[in-house]
Amino acid sequence: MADGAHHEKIELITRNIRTFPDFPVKGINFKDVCPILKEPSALSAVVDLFEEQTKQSFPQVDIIAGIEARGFLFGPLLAQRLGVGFVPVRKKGKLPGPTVSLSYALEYGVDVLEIQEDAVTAGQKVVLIDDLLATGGTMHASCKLLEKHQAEVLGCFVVIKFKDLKGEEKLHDYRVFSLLQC
Ligand SMILES: O=P(O)(O)OC[C@H]1O[C@H](OP(=O)(O)OP(=O)(O)O)[C@H](O)[C@@H]1O
Ligand SMILES: Nc1ncnc2[nH]cnc12
Repeated sequence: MADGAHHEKIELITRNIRTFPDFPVKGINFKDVCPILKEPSALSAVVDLFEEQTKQSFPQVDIIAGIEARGFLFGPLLAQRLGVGFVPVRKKGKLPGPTVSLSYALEYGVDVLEIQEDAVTAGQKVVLIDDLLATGGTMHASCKLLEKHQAEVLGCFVVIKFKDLKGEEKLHDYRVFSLLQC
């Protein structure tokens, strides 16, 4: 993609993200990606840029894994574009059948993530998708969960990365790509 087109897409995405101070608790500057979903050109821009990055860096990808809940908004669209499958990484108790779980720390709280036992097979190459990287706890736990299944994590994609929260440091073993940094 030409630099100009790339820049325009980033601008479009940036214009369609809202910030809500003190949500859901005081001190959190909540980044809301809902406007992206309301604006088809912005949603296409996200998927275009993720698709380009995947094709450039990880053409061997087998599966896209999306992290609940907002990784589900972008992950299936990317998977469909690439012609590969999508699997959900969910909060505890939502997935039927045998699952494997891992607990992790949030920017505000603690939670447990699960994946179905048959979601990936040994050796499959996975790209993980979420809307946002804050402390990196969610993404890190998701990587570890997939590795428990002997899947190989090729990379981690997010729309927004918080630079100050050092999520990328926690993910130093992984290749992280963010469309926007704030
Ligand atoms: O880098 P971290 O500090 O782990 O934070 C990032 C995670 O937090 C948010 O999800 P949240 O846990 O609020 O869940 P939701 O999308 O289901 O509302 C966000 O969508 C990421 O998944
Ligand atoms: N500041 C933030 N905005 C939106 N989602 C988040 N998840 C963790 N921190 C967040």
